[in-house]
Amino acid sequence: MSFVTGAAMRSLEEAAFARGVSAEALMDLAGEGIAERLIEQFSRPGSAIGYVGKGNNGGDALVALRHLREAGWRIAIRAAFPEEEWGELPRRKLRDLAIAPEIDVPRHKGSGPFLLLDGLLGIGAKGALRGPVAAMAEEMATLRQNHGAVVAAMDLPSGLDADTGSGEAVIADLTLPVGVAKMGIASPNGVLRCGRVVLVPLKDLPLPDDSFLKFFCPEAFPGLLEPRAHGFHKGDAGRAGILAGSPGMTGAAVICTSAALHAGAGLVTLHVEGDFPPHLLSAMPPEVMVRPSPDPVKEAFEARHDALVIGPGTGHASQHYHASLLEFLASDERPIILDADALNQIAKAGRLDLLKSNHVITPHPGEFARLAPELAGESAVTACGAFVQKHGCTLLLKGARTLVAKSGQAIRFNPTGHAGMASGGQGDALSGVIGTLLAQGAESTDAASLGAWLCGRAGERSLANGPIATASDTIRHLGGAIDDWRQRRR
Ligand SMILES: NC(=O)C1=CN([C@@H]2O[C@H](COP(=O)(O)OP(=O)(O)OC[C@H]3O[C@@H](n4cnc5c(N)ncnc54)[C@H](OP(=O)(O)O)[C@@H]3O)[C@@H](O)[C@H]2O)[C@@H](O)CC1
Ligand SMILES: [K+]
Repeated sequence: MSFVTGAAMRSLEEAAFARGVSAEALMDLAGEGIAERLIEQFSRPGSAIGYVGKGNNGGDALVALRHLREAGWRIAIRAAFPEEEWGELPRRKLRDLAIAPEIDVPRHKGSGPFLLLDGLLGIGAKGALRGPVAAMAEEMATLRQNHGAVVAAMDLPSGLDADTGSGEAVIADLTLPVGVAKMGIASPNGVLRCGRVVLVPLKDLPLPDDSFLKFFCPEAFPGLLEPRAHGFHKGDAGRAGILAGSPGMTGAAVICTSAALHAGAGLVTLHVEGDFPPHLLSAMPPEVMVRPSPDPVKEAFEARHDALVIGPGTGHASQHYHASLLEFLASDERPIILDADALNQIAKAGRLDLLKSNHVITPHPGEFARLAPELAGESAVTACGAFVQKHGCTLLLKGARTLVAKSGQAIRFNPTGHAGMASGGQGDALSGVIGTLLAQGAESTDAASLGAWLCGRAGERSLANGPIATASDTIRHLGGAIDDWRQRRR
């Protein structure tokens, strides 16, 4: 699904009106969808305060509040303007709610999450936040900073320009674009202000599919990760061969292989140089076959694996290991994911010519800078596009928002995940998951973007237990993330 400008969004709405759909019906669907997605994000009800401006963005928040109340949430409203100044639709939605806006700053009473619905401004925002809207945005920021409130933006964080993503907008923890994601969300400022992004599809609006940048979500990629047929056997689930871990960095191997298993691999084999430390063998999932060898690279490439994962924690392997890796890479046609130290070796040897269409590379910004120093200073989207024009591989560039690119295809933007996942080991888990998807036969950009979506969503599920999600938390929640993907397809 493409990202759209504010004007393109208005045209989509106009087309729906011309087909007889009313603005009120769209708002009702938007508010209901927002509430549904919010309920999914929290394990139990709490307090929800709707911050409303005078436009339709506030109407979305009021409809969502009504549905949250039905689901057991305590609700209240804070209004930037007296009701007489509101538009006709939000006024109607206030009447449906039958409560009056609060005069004072709300306090979180009772248990559960303290949720603020940012319905001050949507695609109607122009320029810097002004007057009472700016004051309400400030109030939300204080409650978020000092009182543990979580801000959920209706459509866009208020004040974010829908097209350029510029503006000192509200900082949200979660943004729920209505119908289609707006371009500004993918901009560098948008990424910093939107938090995680959960699309609210509207059945009366088509999902446009024509831009160079795509929003990656289950609703727009329904063919991926289909449920298994009853006759499915472990051969269908893929054999993943993993070259990970080296002296002092063996934990990466544990994480990567566990993630591969929890993503559903039929067989996972770990190839390591020398002996695997006995104390870590006990941490290894018993399902993993560990193959220590003086020449693990050769063994991994010669084994009948459907896909290979290479690089997590291999930085302290021998020179022979690294040299033979480059040699085998040149001739093997299997799907291969190259991560971390494998990428550093390629960069160090200046062998980017080895990167081919059967490779998925997953650098973080530091590793990417070593691979492509000439792209320093470019935006992530521009840098991805330029890199894959030169190299045939699939590129997954990690960052506050992960991007996936391949020559000749639109760049994909992954909306899941959060800052609490910024810790060592998450990349090792991601490469294990992508390795499994590749071993199961997924096309390389699908495997990479689905891997990023699933790991991000698993980290979101872990938020029920606190703001930090370790790689082990991500792995634990992978099954739930797979369920979420399947349930959101339409
Ligand atoms: N259309 C539809 O069918 C559907 C729309 N939907 C929803 O509606 C949203 C769009 O609604 P909208 O067009 O009413 O505009 P909206 O963003 O609420 O605000 C406009 C108001 O903001 C004000 N204002 C502007 N800039 C400002 C600033 N910097 N600082 C302060 N104030 C500022 C401006 O006031 P003015 O400057 O004109 O006095 C104006 O009154 C859309 O994002 C989606 O959420 C969904 O329900 C689906 C159906
Ligand atoms: K908003």
